[in-house]
Amino acid sequence: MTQDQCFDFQSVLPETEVERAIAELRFGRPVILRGGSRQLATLALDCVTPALYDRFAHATDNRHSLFLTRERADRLGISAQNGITVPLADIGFEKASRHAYALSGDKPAVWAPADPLQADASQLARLALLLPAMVTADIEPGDSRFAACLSVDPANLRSRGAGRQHFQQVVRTRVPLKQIGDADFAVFRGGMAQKDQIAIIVGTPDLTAPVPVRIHSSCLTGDLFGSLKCDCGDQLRNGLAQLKAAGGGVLIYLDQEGRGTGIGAKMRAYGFQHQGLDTIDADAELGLEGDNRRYEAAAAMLGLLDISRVVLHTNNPSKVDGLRANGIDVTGQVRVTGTVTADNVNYLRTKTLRAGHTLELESLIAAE
Ligand SMILES: Nc1nc2c(ncn2[C@@H]2O[C@H](COP(=O)(O)OP(=O)(O)OP(=O)(O)O)[C@@H](O)[C@H]2O)c(=O)[nH]1
Ligand SMILES: [Zn+2]
Repeated sequence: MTQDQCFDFQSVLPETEVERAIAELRFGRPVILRGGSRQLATLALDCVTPALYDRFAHATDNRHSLFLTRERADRLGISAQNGITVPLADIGFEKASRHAYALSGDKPAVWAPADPLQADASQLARLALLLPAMVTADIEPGDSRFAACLSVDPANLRSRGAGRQHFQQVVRTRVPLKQIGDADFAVFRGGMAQKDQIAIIVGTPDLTAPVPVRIHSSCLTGDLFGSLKCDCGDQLRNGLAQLKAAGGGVLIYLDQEGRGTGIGAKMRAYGFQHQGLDTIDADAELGLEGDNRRYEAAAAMLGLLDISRVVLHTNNPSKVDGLRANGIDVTGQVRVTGTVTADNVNYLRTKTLRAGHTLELESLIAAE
């Protein structure tokens, strides 16, 4: 984003339009998607109260429908590549919610393949860290009942605008860490919602050689509270220790709770896991894909630290691919393990068997 674009107060940048739409959706207000001659009003069911649901039904003369993703449709026993749409005229809030999120939910009696504009609406919900079940309705251009609603061009959802890649270092300062010693915390601001993300520089890495780097996705439960359901807290601390042992490196701590689904979705998924589902099926039950993380921010932050070649400390092949796709040369990979427990063994097994992580789980179990 150039300074000129920042100082243009007469037009709205594509990424700003999307940011505003996210805020409206999270507030439980309809957003209009402009699709050629069509206008699609949409609400994220995740943010809807029964009263709001009824008001939307009234404002759309009961012509509203429910969009469910391919993953959710699949869990309901319906195969549909681009998701499905369910007419809601005779369906109240409770039943719609059961179609959208309930474990072993009711298969809808009537459905049709979804159209691309509805899938775009669910993309907006994903960016907003909301579940991708959408209440949608085609409305007439100029319908006064939606006059105060924000509209968004769906092309702006797909474009990774320059502004979204734009990060700036805000501050870098020393923090002494238990067992690690002095580390520098560099704070970067940018990306979606101009959030603050951090890089922790351990020791003094040699920038002329590939730099040891760990990209760690935030896990509030594991990193902070010592949850036994995953090994994230161990991996965070072991990862830092590995960087120190390697003579210095960088840990990028990304705001990607729940593999990019958000803490709300992760806790809902935990509820399903308590009923016996594995992590991937639990996410699919909520309409989510296996992994929702992106690595543009990590690559941008590494770039600002003058790092273009890295040895990545991870077991996750999609992190390697994600960094490479964003121009970082990954010259090697080092495993980062935690402790296997009765509570996290299924989580680790799913990572190995269904997400291709390079974990030698059986030897880890034997080592315990
Ligand atoms: N959706 C979902 N996310 C989870 C669950 N358990 C942990 N997570 C998230 O999974 C992510 C794990 O992050 P990382 O440890 O950086 O990544 P990883 O994919 O395990 O790969 P490496 O640790 O680098 O090998 C965090 O964002 C956690 O919040 C779960 O049951 N469901
Ligand atoms: Zn975790």
